[in-house]
Amino acid sequence: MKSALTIAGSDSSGGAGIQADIKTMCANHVFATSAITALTAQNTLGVTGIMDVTAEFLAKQLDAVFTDIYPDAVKIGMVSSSDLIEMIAKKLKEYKAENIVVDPVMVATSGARLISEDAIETLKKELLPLATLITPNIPEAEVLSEMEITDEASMVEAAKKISENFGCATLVKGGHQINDANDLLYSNISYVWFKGKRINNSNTHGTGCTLSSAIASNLAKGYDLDTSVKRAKDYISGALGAMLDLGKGSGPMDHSFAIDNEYTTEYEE
Ligand SMILES: Nc1ncnc2c1ncn2[C@@H]1O[C@H](COP(=O)(O)OP(=O)(O)OP(=O)(O)O)[C@@H](O)[C@H]1O
Ligand SMILES: Cc1ncc(COP(=O)(O)O)c(N)n1
Repeated sequence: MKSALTIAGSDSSGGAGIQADIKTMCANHVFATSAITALTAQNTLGVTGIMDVTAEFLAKQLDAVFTDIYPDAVKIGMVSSSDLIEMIAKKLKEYKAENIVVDPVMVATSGARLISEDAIETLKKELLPLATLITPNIPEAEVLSEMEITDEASMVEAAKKISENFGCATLVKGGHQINDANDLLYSNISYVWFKGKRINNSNTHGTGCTLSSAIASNLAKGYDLDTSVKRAKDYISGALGAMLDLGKGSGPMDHSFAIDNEYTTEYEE
């Protein structure tokens, strides 16, 4: 069985972070291992506390996983401080990790800031150059490309800039668009649109975590990047389309029906 490692924060409400990653990997038939960067106290309404682990303890978790169940892919989510980012970069290099998907988590759907300002600079310098794929949403892509995104043409321009700057593929996610949910993959100087029908479900807590973990799962299974993104987009559409409605705010998705829903995403080159 293939395995994927998630390096991310814990979400006590189970919709995002490590919990979403493990559910996604399991539903995609990949064994999930984890290294936790922080505990968060949060629910569907917001984040009420964050407690980071130390860089030394994160290193211990990474050593334990890499020396035993070596991952076929790695997904990185919430990492709030520079010293944790530096430790992850050091360990990924030490263990020659492959198929690295970085979701540059900056702000939760509920509005809480999940990364410090100086850590964004460390992320750009140390971690993004190691990535196979970066998966920013539109506000994150604006920060990484240092440009405003207002339409599909500027999504392409920003993705190209990010890919060139960090030497990796970039998927700019369109969940923050008004009418569509179209994601743009830029890799090897060409791009593909993954056209998704917008699902009328306001329970989108953890969509970014879920998508990046589904991509990592598919890379772990040996699919190429385009196919991994397409299968992940089908998965997220299935999880959203199951229309789970839990909690008082933006609730989590249903992973148990995500694959059964059999959504199909259109490709457009
Ligand atoms: N209402 C929706 N209908 C269909 N797909 C959606 C919807 N909302 C988000 N998505 C999809 O979910 C994935 C995550 O996109 P999004 O832009 O929401 O990321 P994000 O903001 O990082 O997520 P998060 O909510 O975890 O912060 C993308 O594939 C996007 O197209
Ligand atoms: C531990 C953790 N990691 C990531 C997110 C982002 O997910 P979302 O933007 O859907 O809240 C989160 N809320 N919590």
